[in-house]
Amino acid sequence: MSERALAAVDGVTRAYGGVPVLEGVSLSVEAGVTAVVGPNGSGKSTLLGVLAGAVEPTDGAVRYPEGGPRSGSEKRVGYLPQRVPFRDGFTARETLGFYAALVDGDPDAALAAVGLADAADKRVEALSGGMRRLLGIAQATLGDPAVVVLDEPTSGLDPEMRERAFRAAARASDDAAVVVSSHDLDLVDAHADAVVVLRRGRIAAAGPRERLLDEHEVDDVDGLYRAVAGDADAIARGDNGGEAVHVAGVSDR
Ligand SMILES: Nc1ncnc2c1ncn2[C@@H]1O[C@H](COP(=O)(O)OP(=O)(O)OP(=O)(O)O)[C@@H](O)[C@H]1O
Repeated sequence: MSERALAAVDGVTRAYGGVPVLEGVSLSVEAGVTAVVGPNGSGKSTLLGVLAGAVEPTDGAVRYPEGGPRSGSEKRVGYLPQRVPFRDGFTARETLGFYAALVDGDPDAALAAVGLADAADKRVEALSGGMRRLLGIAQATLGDPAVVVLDEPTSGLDPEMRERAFRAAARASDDAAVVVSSHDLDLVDAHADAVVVLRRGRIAAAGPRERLLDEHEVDDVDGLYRAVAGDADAIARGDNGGEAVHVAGVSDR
């Protein structure tokens, strides 16, 4: 693991009912935006859950060199799961205020960072699905955690909101490792410093985005995805699968 890694998964396998959905995945992430892409069911949410400390690996481990999610009172890992169960009856500001009090964060700054300042006094049940997603991103980044894990932050958002969600993720990534799963390959292209392509629970490719595009002789992440996620032979050959893959962040741009 590199000295700059903020989180690392080592040889992680996760199985449900004896069926592995992640197999021998090793990865370390640094400051910057790391996008995890792959077909439906390839294990993205499971990997992000492991990174966030919310999913227990069946085998292997996740490590946080600067302290894990439960180290003292400081929040080290922020997590936006695929479904966020915000409680009805509270406004956006009150909702964030609850989390902010736990981690000494600023709810108004967090709302402004995702473009929700004008919606601060709206009750969460009155927010659109997209706005709830943005509120979830604000919640995950409260308290400036070193690792921010966002599971499909753009799902259900219109194009403008998608862009806004990725901008918010990028803004949080100066000192933090922001790990984002997404099917929006054009936004991944525009905002990700590093890319991880998962296929059938294994890493098909991982590394700084520019380097991967060069190595695979493709123009964009869509081309990379087609080259490695659509190529069954890549997995059969074990390209990167199971090996320790170091994912560099902004410092390698
Ligand atoms: N709690 C669970 N119990 C049983 N199987 C599960 C559970 N969570 C995930 N799986 C299975 O693990 C596999 C990977 O799921 P995961 O949600 O990690 O994939 P994904 O790449 O995030 O998919 P999507 O793009 O559709 O969100 C799927 O086959 C899924 O059905």
